[in-house]
Order: sequence, then structure tokens, then C-alpha cells
Amino acid sequence: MPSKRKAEVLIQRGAKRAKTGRSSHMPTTRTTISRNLDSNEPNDKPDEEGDQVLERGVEKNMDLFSLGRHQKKHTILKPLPYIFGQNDFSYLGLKKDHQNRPLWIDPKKGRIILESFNPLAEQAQDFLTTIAEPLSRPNLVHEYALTMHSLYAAVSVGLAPSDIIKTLSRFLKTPLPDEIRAFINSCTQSYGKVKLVLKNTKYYVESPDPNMLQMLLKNPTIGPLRVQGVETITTSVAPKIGGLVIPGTKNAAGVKQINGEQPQHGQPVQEDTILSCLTEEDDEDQEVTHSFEIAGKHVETVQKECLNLGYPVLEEYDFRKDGVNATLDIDLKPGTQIRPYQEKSLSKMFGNGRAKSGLIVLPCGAGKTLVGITAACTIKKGVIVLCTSSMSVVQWRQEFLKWSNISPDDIVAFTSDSKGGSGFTGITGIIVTTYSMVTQSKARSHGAENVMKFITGREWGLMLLDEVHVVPANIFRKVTSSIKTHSKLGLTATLLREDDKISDLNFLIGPKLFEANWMELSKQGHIAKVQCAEVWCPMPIDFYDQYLKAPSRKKSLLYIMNPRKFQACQYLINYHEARGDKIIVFSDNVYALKAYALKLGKAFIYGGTSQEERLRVLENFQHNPLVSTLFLSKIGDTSLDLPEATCLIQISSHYGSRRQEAQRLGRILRAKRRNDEGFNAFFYSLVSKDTQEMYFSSKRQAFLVDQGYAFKVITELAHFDKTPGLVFATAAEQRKLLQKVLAENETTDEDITDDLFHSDTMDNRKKKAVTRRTAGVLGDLSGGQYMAYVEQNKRAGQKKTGNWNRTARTLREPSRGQDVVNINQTKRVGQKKVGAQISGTLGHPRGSQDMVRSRQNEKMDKRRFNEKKEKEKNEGKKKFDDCKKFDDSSKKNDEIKKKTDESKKRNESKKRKRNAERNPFFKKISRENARRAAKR
Ligand SMILES: Nc1ncnc2c1ncn2[C@@H]1O[C@H](COP(=O)(O)OP(=O)(O)OP(=O)(O)O)[C@@H](O)[C@H]1O
Repeated sequence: MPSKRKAEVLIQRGAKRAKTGRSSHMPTTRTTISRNLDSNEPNDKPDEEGDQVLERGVEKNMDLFSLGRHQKKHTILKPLPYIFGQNDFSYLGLKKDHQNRPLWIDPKKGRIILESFNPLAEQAQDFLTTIAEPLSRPNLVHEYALTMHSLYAAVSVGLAPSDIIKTLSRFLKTPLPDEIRAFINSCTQSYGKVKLVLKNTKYYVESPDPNMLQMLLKNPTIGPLRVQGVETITTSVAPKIGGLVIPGTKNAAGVKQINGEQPQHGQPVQEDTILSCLTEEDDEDQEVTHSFEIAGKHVETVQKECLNLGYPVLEEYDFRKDGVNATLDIDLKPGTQIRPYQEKSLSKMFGNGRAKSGLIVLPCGAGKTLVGITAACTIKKGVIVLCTSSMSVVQWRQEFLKWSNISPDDIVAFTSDSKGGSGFTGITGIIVTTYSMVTQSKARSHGAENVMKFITGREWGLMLLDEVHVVPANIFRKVTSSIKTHSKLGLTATLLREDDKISDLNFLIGPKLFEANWMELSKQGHIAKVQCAEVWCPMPIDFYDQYLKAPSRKKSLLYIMNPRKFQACQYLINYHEARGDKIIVFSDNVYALKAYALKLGKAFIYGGTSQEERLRVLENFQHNPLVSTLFLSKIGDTSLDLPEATCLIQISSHYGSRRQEAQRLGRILRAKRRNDEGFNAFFYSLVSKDTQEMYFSSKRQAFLVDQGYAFKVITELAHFDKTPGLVFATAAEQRKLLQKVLAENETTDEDITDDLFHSDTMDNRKKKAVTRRTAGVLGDLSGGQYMAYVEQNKRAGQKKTGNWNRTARTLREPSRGQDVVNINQTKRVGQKKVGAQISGTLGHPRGSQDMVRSRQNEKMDKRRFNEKKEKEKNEGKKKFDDCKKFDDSSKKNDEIKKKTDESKKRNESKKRKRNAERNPFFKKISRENARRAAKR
């Protein structure tokens, strides 16, 4: 579903999903941190019963949070149904100074439209990114959706419902619709009302409203769980960013982090000291918060009960008051300054001086790595970084060493090639690994097993989840259930999935804390400005003819290998090489990748390229002025950091994948020359005209269009036909190419198992044939393991016979009545167990009428069986008589034959004698014989 439409239904989806029982919908409450700090009980098994309770709670509560519940009937004075249909909101009325206000709102869908040309647009945009989901941000009008998740995120960064309503009303051209007001109230009144805070190794249920806590204490489940012997409800100053300074910010340059804020390992922090630090700022306008303590072992119970009551618990990690987990000696290197949008995103995470779990969405190349590193430098506890590939692991480690003062010994990579060496030198440190390393279920090597034990056996302050959008929900569940961490930060550029599961992340990790505007960052020069174009390449008539007839796989090869596309690619390469650009050409189809690269004489890398070759080619591409173009398969889609690349050409892609389009664009967003005056990077998609490719292309562009990118359509490249030296210029060459394409069977796209830097040799090795010993039976060797022997027993009294063909059909079509009857016959007649078993397994359970019919059948069959038996008895007797007769006649025949043979022999000896007498040769022999006999 295109993002626009998808987002339209976001609000309704909350309620709908709840009905379908999607488990992922309960957020931070699904925590898996080992709460039980003072017990040794393993806590990494999913609590199934707990999950069910959670889901029931979710279903109950989700209905409360749908905008549909708040809809009312309105009287429209001058209805214009022929223009607006059901969406006539004229009843709202415009405010007098509506021209000065930048926002419109749709009370039915909760969509907000921002006029980005309005003088107040910038302020309104800042506010909207906090309370709503950006859907589409083209040049003049932006569209946002007010959703349950977005409001939840707004509350989690400290916005009160009254603030949301007040500010939204101020920016709206119309009065705030009642439905929206009710929706905001219903979503925000329960979220964030109850917090679970880990402070100085103790767990507190916290709320700004003391009545809320009183109500919880009166609850028969929660009340008794309060730690006895302490004051019922403690009132303290509400948390503020206080003395916390995020490293790398301007603030950090002038203000020093409060000394002694980080407690020494094992040393509890004095509450007074903290209070004095917190109260330093402004004493007059102090907000207070109320809390009561619960034991670590009761945390899960309290969470579940709160959810049942309709108050999902928000988790915060008060890392400054965690004296149990060791402090990590890490800070940003002096002189490092984070960019304003990086600071903004982190201020959402550390808004109240505590670490909130959630997602930060920044465009490709905007510096997500530094955001993660700065978060680690702020929390200063053990960090675990999860990446998608082993090369990302290497890059993350390098970036940590580049930007922070972490000792190389305290940051270890844990991959299939590197098992973490000898571990940290200090008490704590940073582990960088891949999702697959921590979730693999196969047996590990001894070293890897030890590292895993180390990872799962301790508490981490922060878990950084890189490229969080690519990882399936079940992997997250595995990760979060096995690794105990107090806060999680997911980083991504494209919070997009074609499978529509992206909102699961809101609950598995936390709400979206910040999402940057691509266009804004590009205007500010943080990412490159990009000119996007779709180049239409008409197909020669022969190619198009074949395209229309071809099966779908061949179709795609035909539109990729279109000779006009070859020429357009060559034309663009020549043009940009002449400009001094470095060009990446992407092709998902490996056959086409090789064909293009070889024909145009350029370097290429694909899954089958060896590691050394990849590094050599990349090295040349970056530093050798003679190598300006590189052909890449989809192994280079993500994580490829080539700031030299300034132009990108796509010749084949993965259908309508918006994520791939955005990730590929990201390869040129970090272009080195982006700050040059008037510099543009170029992004071309070559599309064969009037083919499926045009449809896929428009689908792919949806995300980037929503980010404000405009795709120009180029139907004719300047002086294209007059360009000398283009390949496949003659009809004969094109025909030859067509023949090759038609004869080509290898059209499959590359199956990616790894990234650009990590060759698939590992996987090849795994796939090699190995000898395995498995238990089995002889039937397996003959391929008969899936067959069942059913005795059809058509002829009673005969030896049992197997009807393999019939049985095979029976198994394939288990629901066919006739087969079931056959099998039932077996049961009746042959009384063989096998048949009975199969009828039980395969036959459809039938009603009572079938049972009656089956009894009648049984009677009839008994009669037939007796008749048959009789008949066969007679037949057998007859056969015996016949055989007897046959035996007699055969004896006679033998005697006659014997006599004939004897007479034949006699005749032959007579004949020989006669011949000998007549033949001189025989005479000579007989004379000779006579002489020898005389001699003797
Ligand atoms: N505050 C900063 N100051 C200077 N350079 C920065 C800053 N933030 C990021 N960069 C640089 O920007 C480049 C891109 O950063 P990074 O690789 O972290 O981007 P990314 O968002 O992770 O990209 P992708 O999503 O494509 O992986 C890097 O070379 C990084 O050093």
C-alpha cells in the first residue's frame, strides 16, 4: 500500500489490529529486562501466560484509542455533497485570521495539512513532528497523521495533553474539532501517567498525579506489592534535564557535566546531592512527582495489572542514579560537535534527564552513528550495539574510536570472524555485534558460547539497534528476551516495510522520538542535494514484441536488457565521467550487471566477487582517477560509505521496493562535494517504456516523493541519436542481443545473504555437502518414506496386495469421499490396522447420515463377500481340474518326444556311416586308423 494510503488508515488500524489480536501492540510493558536484581532466577523465558494477559489487556485498551469512537453527527448548513461527499467539514468554520495560521485538520481521519509557505510553518512543523507522523512533505504542503503512536511518543517526550490541545488549536485555521480533542485526551490520559523508574537499583512506580498512585495502592494486586516499611507515597522534584548535558552540544562546550553525578560502582547516590543539583535551575516553578517503591521481583505483575487497568507503564532509565551497573569511561573527543538535528533527536531521548527507549529516524548519511555514540557517551554504562552485517560491526567500532575517547580495549567486536578476543580490560565496555550472532540457534563455537554467556549474563545500560527497520519482529523478541538492557535506541533512515509491520517497532523498542526532514537537512547542507530523474527508454520493436509474449521472468530480463537502456546508461556514464563525477550503477539482476559492465568496459562487484577483488575495486573507485564508474549488485544497497560517489544510475531494481530506492539514494547523499556552491548529486532510474518497470518505478518513488524529492521524467536525452559510439546501434547488433537474451535462462536476481564487504564464502562453506548420519528406514532409501501401504483388499481370501498408485492418490487428495470409502472397505474387510489408521487420519469427519450409510454398506458388503468367496471356491476347483488335465497331456507329450529323439539319433549314425564309405577323405582317415591299430 502506498505510504499515503497506508498512513490514512493508521488511526483506524489501532483498533482493528487489537481485534485481530496482534501481539506486538503493547509497548514498553512487554519489557524483558531482568527486573529481579536481587534474585538469581533466570528471566529469559517468554512468559506465555503473561503474554496472553498482556494481549487481552491490549485488546481491551486499544478500542479506547481509536478516533472512530469519538465521531459525532454534525449539521452542515450549506452542504456541498457533490464536491466534498462525506468529507464536508464546513461546519467547523474558519477563524477570522485563518490566513495567518498554517494548519488544516481532517476530524475523521486525524490528518493534518501544513501550509509550508506560511510564516508560522517552521514553528508548526517542529510541533507537528512531535505529536504526529509525517506522511508526505513535498514543497508547499505537508501532511501529517495524528495517531495513537504519535501521541504516545509526544507524551513520552514530556508533552502534556493540555499543551498538545492548546498549541494545536493555536495553529489551526478552524476551531479544534471535538473528535480530535477527545481523541487526544483519550490517548494521552492513560499513557505516561504511570512510569516505572529504575533509580539507584530500586524500582519505583511514579506518577505526577498522587491520586493515581492512591488508586493503584488500593488495587488488591498492586497494593500488597509495595515495599513495606517505607512511606506510602514519596513526593520529590520531577525529573528534569537538570544537570545533564548531552556531550557534543553547544551546551556541553560551555557547561561542565555535574561532577560526581555518576556514582561509583556499587555506591548508592545520596538523594540530597541529586536534589540539590536538580533544584539548582529554577526554584520557583518546581514540578513534583510522586512514587512508591516496589520490589524488583514484582515489576512484571505490577506492569500487567496496570495494563489491565488501562494505564500502560512507561519505562525510563534513571542512569544517573544507577549505582549498581559500572560506569563506563567514555566521552566524545574534545572538539566534536553534533549537528542541530542530532542534538534535537537526543534531547527527545534525554528530555527529562532519564533515558527513554525509542526510535530516531534520520536520512541516510545524516550521521546516525554519531547519534548512537553520543547517547552512549551520555548514559556512560555498558553498551551493546547490534548491526546487520559484520562490516557494519567494523564500521561502528571504528566510528566509536574516531568520535569518542573509549579505549580500544573496552570496545570489542563479536562476529563470526572475531570472537571478542580477551574481553574488556575494565569492568564494563562496549560490545558490537550482529543480530544474527546473538539470535542464532545453531551450536556455537566454544569462544562464541563464552561471549554469549557474557552478553546475556549481565545488565547493559544501552542497546543500540542499527538499521532497525530490516529486522523482523521475532528477532527483536529474541534479542530483547535474551539480553537485559535498561534502554534501547533504534536507528534507521527508512521506517518502512513493504509488509506493513513497521508499527510493531513502536512497541518492541519504543515510540518514535524524532524524525528529521530530508529536504531540510539537504537545504542546510548536511546531506547532498539530489536531482532525481526517471529516464524512459523505448524498446525496439523486436524486443517489445518478445516482451509481450514472454513469461514474467523473461519479461523482466527483456526490459532490463533493452538496447536503448544500454545506450542511455552509456550516454549518462560518458556525460558524468566528463563532468568529473564518480558513478555507481546499480543492478539487481546479476546477468544484466555483468552484461552491461563487460560491454561498457567497467568494473563490477556482485555477490560472487571475492573479498580481495571487492576491496581492490572499491579502493580504485575511491582513489584512482581512471576508475570513475562502478557497477554494483544489490549487495551495495546499504551500509556502503562512498562519499566520492556523486551520481547513481539504476538499471534494475527490486520491483516496487520504496526502501531500496531510499537506501540507494542514500549512497550519494553523503557526497563529499555537497557543500560546494550549487553542487548537485544525480540519481537516475532507467525505465523501459510501456513495461511493468514503469509501474514499479512509480511505486518505488513514493517514499522519496513524500520526503519532498521530485522526479523529472526524461523522455529524450539531448542529442542522444547523434551521439557517436553508442553500443547496439545497428539492427543486427540488437537482434543478436535479443537472441542472447531469449536463450538466457539465468535470469534470477541475486539472493543476498550478506553485505558488500562480507563475501558469501561462509555460506558457501556451510552449504557444502557434508556426511550426516540420520536415523531412518530402508523405505526412505527407495523414496518410499512418504507413501503409505494401504491394503485395498479387493479380493478377499487372496494374499494381501498393495496398491501404491491408488494409495498415493488417496494421500494427495485426502478429502475425496471415494478414497475414504476405499479405505473404509479395507477396515471392514481386511481388518488391517493400517487402513483403519489412514481412514481416521485422512477421511473428513462426517455427520450421522454418513454413519447410517456406512452400516448399510457394511451389510451389503458382507453378502457380496460371501458370494465372492463361493465363486472363487468354484473357480479354484475348476482351475485345479484344468491343471490336472494339463499335467496328463504333458506326460504323453514327453514320451512322444523321447521316442522321436531316439529315432533321430539312430538315423543320424546310419547316415554318417554311409557318408564315410562314399567320401575319399573319410576313406583315407579310416585307412590311417587301421594302420595305427595294426601297429599297436
Ligand atoms: N556531527 C557531525 N560532524 C561531522 N561529521 C559528521 C557528523 N555527523 C555525521 N558526520 C559524518 O557524516 C557521515 C555519515 O554518517 P553515518 O555513516 O553515521 O550516516 P548514517 O546516517 O549512518 O548513514 P546510513 O544510513 O547510510 O548508514 C560520516 O562520514 C560521519 O562522519
